[in-house]
Amino acid sequence: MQLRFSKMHGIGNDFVVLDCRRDGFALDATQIRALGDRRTGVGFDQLLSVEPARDPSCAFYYGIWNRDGSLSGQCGNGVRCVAAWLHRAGALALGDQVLLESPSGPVTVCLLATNEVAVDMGEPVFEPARIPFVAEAAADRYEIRAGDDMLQIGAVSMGNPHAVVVLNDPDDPAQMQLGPLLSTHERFAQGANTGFVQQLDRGHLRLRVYERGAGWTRACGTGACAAMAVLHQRGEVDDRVQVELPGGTLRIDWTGPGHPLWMTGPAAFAFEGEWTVPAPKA
Ligand SMILES: N[C@H](CCC[C@H](N)C(=O)O)C(=O)O
Repeated sequence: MQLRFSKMHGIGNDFVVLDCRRDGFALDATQIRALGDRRTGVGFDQLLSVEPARDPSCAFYYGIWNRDGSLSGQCGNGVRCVAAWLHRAGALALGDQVLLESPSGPVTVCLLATNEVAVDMGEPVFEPARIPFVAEAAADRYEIRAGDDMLQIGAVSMGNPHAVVVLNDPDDPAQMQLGPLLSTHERFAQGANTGFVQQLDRGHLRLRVYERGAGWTRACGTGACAAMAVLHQRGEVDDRVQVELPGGTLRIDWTGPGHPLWMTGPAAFAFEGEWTVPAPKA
């Protein structure tokens, strides 16, 4: 079987996008991993499906899978790519604001230009049980055991779980071990995407993210939202922050609790292709 796909990226966080508007999504975890293999398949950080909405108030649904075949609830760079993909498909006009349905609920997207998208990512969730993260009460810092050391982290959900670690030295080699360690830490029952953030000033952050199910990425949209939200909650950043990631920069706007958080950034097409779905093993 041949499967047509679009390869896209949001500042280097890369995606395979499948048009599942007519026939739905039908790949199993083994096939997703095969498609995600960068040598024998196509390769992606996340696979995105565009499907009919289940919620009648939304225009379309998008599904999200990591390279290892696991599910995710949200993808910030991915939703911008879905919006640009829908625009190219004639289903979303420039300047339109529409609701798209993610696995974790509706988000509003606004196409500012063919390759620039703003997204209302909803309100950051700090309540531990809803991240989910094991803690007695919500706090803006938690002490957590990482190997032999104790570490301070922030924890937040943007529709998916995030751990945020403030680092003074962006090249601190400790993050190489801490990324995988925190992403599978027992206090995050569903794992976590782990961001290492350096604060340049009240409006500029530098961030690297080790993603749950995908490893180190050039960028993570929800990770940028999470880093901004955690530092905003601590009173350390202003309401508008530029987040520099290895692959480029995102703008995050948030005025605080009770308000949605907006993420703005680019979305790009790389190429179109056709992948041969491997036959199931007998
Ligand atoms: N790259 C995505 C996040 C993927 C999150 C995924 N790794 C998870 O398991 O939640 C972003 O731009 O927000």
